[in-house]
Amino acid sequence: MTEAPAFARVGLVVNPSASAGSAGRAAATLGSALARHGLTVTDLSSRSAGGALAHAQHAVRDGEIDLLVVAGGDGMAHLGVNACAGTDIPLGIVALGTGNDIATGLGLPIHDAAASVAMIAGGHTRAVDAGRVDGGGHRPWFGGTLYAGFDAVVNARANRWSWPKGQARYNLAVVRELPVFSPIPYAVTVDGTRHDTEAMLVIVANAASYGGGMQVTPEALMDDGLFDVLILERVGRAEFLRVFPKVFAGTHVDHPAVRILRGARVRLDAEGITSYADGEPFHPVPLRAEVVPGALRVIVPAPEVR
Ligand SMILES: Nc1ncnc2c1ncn2[C@@H]1O[C@H](COP(=O)(O)OP(=O)(O)OP(=O)(O)O)[C@@H](O)[C@H]1O
Repeated sequence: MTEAPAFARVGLVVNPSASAGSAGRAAATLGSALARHGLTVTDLSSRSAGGALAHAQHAVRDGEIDLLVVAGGDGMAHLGVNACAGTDIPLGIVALGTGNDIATGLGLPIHDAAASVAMIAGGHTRAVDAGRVDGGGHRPWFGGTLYAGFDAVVNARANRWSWPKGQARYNLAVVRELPVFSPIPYAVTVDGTRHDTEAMLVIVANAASYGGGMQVTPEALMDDGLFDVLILERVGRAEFLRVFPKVFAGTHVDHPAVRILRGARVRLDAEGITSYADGEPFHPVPLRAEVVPGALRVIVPAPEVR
């Protein structure tokens, strides 16, 4: 279902470092492009991601904006989800990052700022689910995937490097991490049913892909009120390297070590691991995650007239 409300006041958050800096250059003209459509744009960007999130959350909470627009990769979409989910303020995503899995899952323009601006000016919105984590203290949201295994360790390793840029950094991190990684004992409880396993990774997915196009949970839908929970059981290193490339096409799902469960509430128990979500360091494990159906309104392309 789409609708076309009018948004007058837009908060804009740009990540100057996304996609190795090229997003910063493309984003520089975004504010004026949105203003040309008659929107009043307030720049909520900051030198740090934390500062930008605080600006965005204040603007949403204080009713200063009618729409939040974020420009960058999944990290910026994640920031936008954490400012807008559970509120009435819609989120516009200008996908300019290295990984744009949330935007891809929503069918948004990728690396096309002009098409993104036209989409935002069109003002069509769609309600989608968001994941929310509760481990005590604050309760952060995620829009795409939460993961807490080999993939999280690889993500952490890649984040510590400034070179190489883009996907090559993650590929190198996989090669470095695999020889030293040991499978992790987990208890994964999905809608009350507990699965004890020793696994390479566990992914709690709202969206179908992560890591810049890996179709980890190819059948995950962002509006079905459910997570797809992928468990990759213990496999040897050589076998892992055989299975791993299959995620780009989503054909890994038939492998005997892959299990995909579905549910609205997931409890994840393991020791010594911090989860990542949407490419960002997220929440220590143990944690509980729930789907909040329709928690987020996102701007989407206008429906095609047939
Ligand atoms: N000023 C800033 N505003 C927002 N995010 C920032 C800022 N400076 C650094 N970051 C960080 O940039 C990282 C990457 O952001 P994003 O996902 O939008 O781009 P990306 O190009 O897809 O990422 P990457 O190059 O890491 O794959 C995030 O982890 C975020 O914390």
